[in-house]
Formats: sequence, C-alpha cells, structure tokens
Amino acid sequence: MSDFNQPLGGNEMPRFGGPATMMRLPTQTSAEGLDAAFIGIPMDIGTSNRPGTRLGPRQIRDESRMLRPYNMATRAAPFDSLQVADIGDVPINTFNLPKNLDIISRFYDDVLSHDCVPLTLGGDHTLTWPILRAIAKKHGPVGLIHIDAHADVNEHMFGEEVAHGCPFRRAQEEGLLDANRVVQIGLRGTGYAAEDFDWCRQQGFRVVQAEQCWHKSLEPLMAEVREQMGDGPVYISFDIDGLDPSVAPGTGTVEMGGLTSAQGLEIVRGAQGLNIVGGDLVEVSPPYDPSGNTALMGATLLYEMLCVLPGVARRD
Ligand SMILES: N=C(N)NCCCC(=O)O
Ligand SMILES: [Mn+2]
Ligand SMILES: [Mn+2]
Repeated sequence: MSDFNQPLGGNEMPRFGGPATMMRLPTQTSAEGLDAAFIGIPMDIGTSNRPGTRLGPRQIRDESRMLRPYNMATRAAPFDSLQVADIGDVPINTFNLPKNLDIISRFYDDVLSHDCVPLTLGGDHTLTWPILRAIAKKHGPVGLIHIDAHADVNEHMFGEEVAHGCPFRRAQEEGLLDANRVVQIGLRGTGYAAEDFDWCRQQGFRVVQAEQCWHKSLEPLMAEVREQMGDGPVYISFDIDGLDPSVAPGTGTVEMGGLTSAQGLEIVRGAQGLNIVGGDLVEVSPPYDPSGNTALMGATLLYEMLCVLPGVARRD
C-alpha cells in the first residue's frame, strides 16, 4: 500500500466511471500536504475567436481517464514519490475578466504557500499572467518555456490590456520573467508586422518559429533550452494550439503548420532536470473537439509535466 495518492486504476473501475477528477486522483479542497496539484480555471472570456475553453478543465479531466500512472517512455513514476491531488477549480467571475486577475493570483498565493507545484488545466491563456504574478512573488522572475502558435505579447486587443493575446507582454512589463531565460516555441501564422515576434527578441526572449521545427526532432533544441534555463526556477506554459490542428483541432485560434504530438512530448520531456515551479495547459475548446482527442493531448501533456517535476522517482 503506497503512502502516496494513486490514480484510480482502469482495472479497479471502468475508465468511463469513477470520480471526474484529473487522472481519477483523490480530490481535496486545498494544496496542504501536496507536492503537486492539478487545478482547473474554467474561463474563456479572454478569447478572441472561437470560445469554449471555459469547458476545457472538465473535458481534460474526463479524457485523462485514459492515463496510467507509469511513464513507459521515461520510466517516471510520479506517484511513487510525490503527493498529488486534484484540488478543483478556481471560482472565477464568469462576467468580469479583469476581476479574475486577483481571484486567480490569490488562489495561487495560497497554493504556493504550501510549497505545492501547480499544474493548471485551462481555460484561455489570459490565466497565465495572474499565475505568474503569484509564481514570481514566491520565486522571483522566472524562466519560461512557452509553446504556442502565438507570441501572446499584444500591447492590447480592442484597447484592452487583459486578453488571451496579451499575457506575456504584461508579465514582461511587470518583471515576472527572467527575459534571457524565456523561450517561445512554435510561433507561426499571419501577423500585422515583424514586430509581432521581434518585440520578443528585443526583450531577450529566444523565439523558435514553427518553420525552424519542421521535420526534425526537438531533442537538440531542448538540450539548448536546458542550457539557457540553467538552475533557476522555470515555468512551462503550453498553449495546445502550438500543436498542429491535425492533432489538436479543438481550440479557438487555429494556425496551420504546427508541431506534431511527438514534438510536444519531446519539449516537455526535455524539461527534465530543470527547476520546474509550475505549468499550465491552455486553450482546449471542447465544443470544437467532438472526439475529445485535443483534451486528451492536453491531459497527456499535463501528465508529462508532472513527470518532469523535481523529486519524481524513476522506476526501472
Ligand atoms: N490563443 C492564444 N493564447 N492567443 C491567440 C492570440 C490571437 C491574436 O493575437 O490575434
Ligand atoms: Mn495560441
Ligand atoms: Mn496562447
């Protein structure tokens, strides 16, 4: 009998039954006593095209029923050495996006007060800004591994500073990021000017556009990223639209020519050994994901983030 919470096994309860939590893990109302926690932020009032990511946390949890506890590729056995639970959703304001900044930051201040690593199920990408406020309050400016089709550094959208295309501009303005330890991978598509991506480079971010990733393993890139990140705290923000629409169609701002699912796994697995202090998986939109496969991609990537956290056991 393990001292640590275990996902409910597929041979103990049919996968389509049991608790509707992430990986059918136990749930608790706070992060007390946890090494890592799955947290939902059911929000989409920051989206600029297709809506629906408010339903993302629920579908990611539902599709996570396919996940088993042991990582056959990396031999990670997170539930052998970390205490992990699903602590539910942030009670966001359905009608007021700016008010959600404080609601989210305060929730994460409490999570981090327990020395718990948050792994967040989104929700639209606006949510990363208030999470980074709480993260930087505890750890100082952090390194960032950002996977996305979009840079999300718009100065504003419709004159608003709070939207899913703005989080990393705001985070940089507020000194939440250690700019030389920021990498953005998968950026692509159309824009308004070269500045859309060059602003990032002017800050000191490394920008790896999708075309630089095509037709190749990203393991060499991740060796460079590990070098860039060093020993300092690192946050991982994975916008599911960084993957190609062929594998992740259920999202709101689709761009052609994205990363393969294998490349998505290579990026997260390549973070092993870094001082990961948190992560999120955003922009899954269930209304555009009838198969549920996009949500399952998201659930799997969140599990892979868990597998690279400091302290995770490996079992040969
Ligand atoms: N999906 C996210 N996070 N951002 C999309 C931003 C779209 C735009 O800048 O026009
Ligand atoms: Mn995006
Ligand atoms: Mn994004």
